[in-house]
Amino acid sequence: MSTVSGARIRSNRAGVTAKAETLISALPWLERFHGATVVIKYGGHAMTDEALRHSFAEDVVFLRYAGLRPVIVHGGGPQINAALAANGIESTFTAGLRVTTPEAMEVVRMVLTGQVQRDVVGLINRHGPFAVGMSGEDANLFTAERKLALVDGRAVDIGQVGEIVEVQVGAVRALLDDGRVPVVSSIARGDDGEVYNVNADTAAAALAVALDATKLVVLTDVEGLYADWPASDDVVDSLTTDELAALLPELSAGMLPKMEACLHAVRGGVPQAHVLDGRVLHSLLLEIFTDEGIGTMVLPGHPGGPVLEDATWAGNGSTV
Ligand SMILES: Nc1ncnc2c1ncn2[C@@H]1O[C@H](COP(=O)(O)OP(=O)(O)O)[C@@H](O)[C@H]1O
Ligand SMILES: CC(=O)N[C@@H](CCC(=O)OP(=O)(O)O)C(=O)O
Repeated sequence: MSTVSGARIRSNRAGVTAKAETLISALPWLERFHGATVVIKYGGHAMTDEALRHSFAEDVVFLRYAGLRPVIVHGGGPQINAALAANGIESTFTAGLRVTTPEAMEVVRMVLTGQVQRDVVGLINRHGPFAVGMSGEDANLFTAERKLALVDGRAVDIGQVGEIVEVQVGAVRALLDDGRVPVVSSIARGDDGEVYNVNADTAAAALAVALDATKLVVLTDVEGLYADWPASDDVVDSLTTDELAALLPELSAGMLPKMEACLHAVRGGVPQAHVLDGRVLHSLLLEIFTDEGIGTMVLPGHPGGPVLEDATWAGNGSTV
């Protein structure tokens, strides 16, 4: 046998060993998260690049085959913006929430449940036949009341924007027990007969609390929470709920509902919430199965301490 072919065999062996080591290094996490429910918020900005969309879908299917119970709550802000613009409907945001007129609500509902949710379901099912779409209206998953935004201490009307007051998780649990991956749109019904537009970060947190999830993961288009945005891009590695609560009044734009969602999820009993960079290939797998330490992690301020009393998160106790 020649030296050249011998060298090739040796280097292949080294490659195979490295692959086996990579697989084995995931063992502690596979043990820890087997059977765990993980709620993943898939942001509208994280779903624009084709390679990243497939990497997301592969990660979700991988999690499912690895024995976790992933639940997706999808966003669609940029897709709604495009549809509103195409229909000549103006749109503005107040405190990170879309001011939603009845005319805009029709477009929001159509885009989220009829377009984005279908896309996400189709994407996942190309890699494994698990995804089933649901609107928050289905089986009364989300019940909401009209939400007012706080601007400089004043309550401001922002239209048909909902604050979730009840979560009935029966249908989601049934899908999970059947081995499915629920893909949920953040639309809610109201007892008043209205349909409400709920921020998808907020909806994901309410669902994570109601499902007693092990983790909430929020995928977005930045590396995590920037400490001094936009002046610097230093990412906050981890912070407690108490530290986050103190920081909230300083946060702006899209990060405000995201970090509020992480705060409420962890205060509502979810052990960890993460904001991850959806622009990194396989960021979900890296977060769950390695100690890469990507993104920003929120942990309880007082482990074992009291849970925040907040009517918005009543979903915690009102499960079916
Ligand atoms: N402190 C901050 N750290 C990181 N991003 C911030 C911060 N404050 C505001 N942002 C903005 O929030 C955006 C993420 O929110 P959003 O656009 O709603 O994303 P998504 O569609 O993923 O929900 C970032 O792209 C960034 O422009
Ligand atoms: C009330 C409110 O703001 N609702 C959001 C719902 C979609 C969403 O949250 O999408 P992203 O996660 O991609 O931002 C909206 O209308 O844009």
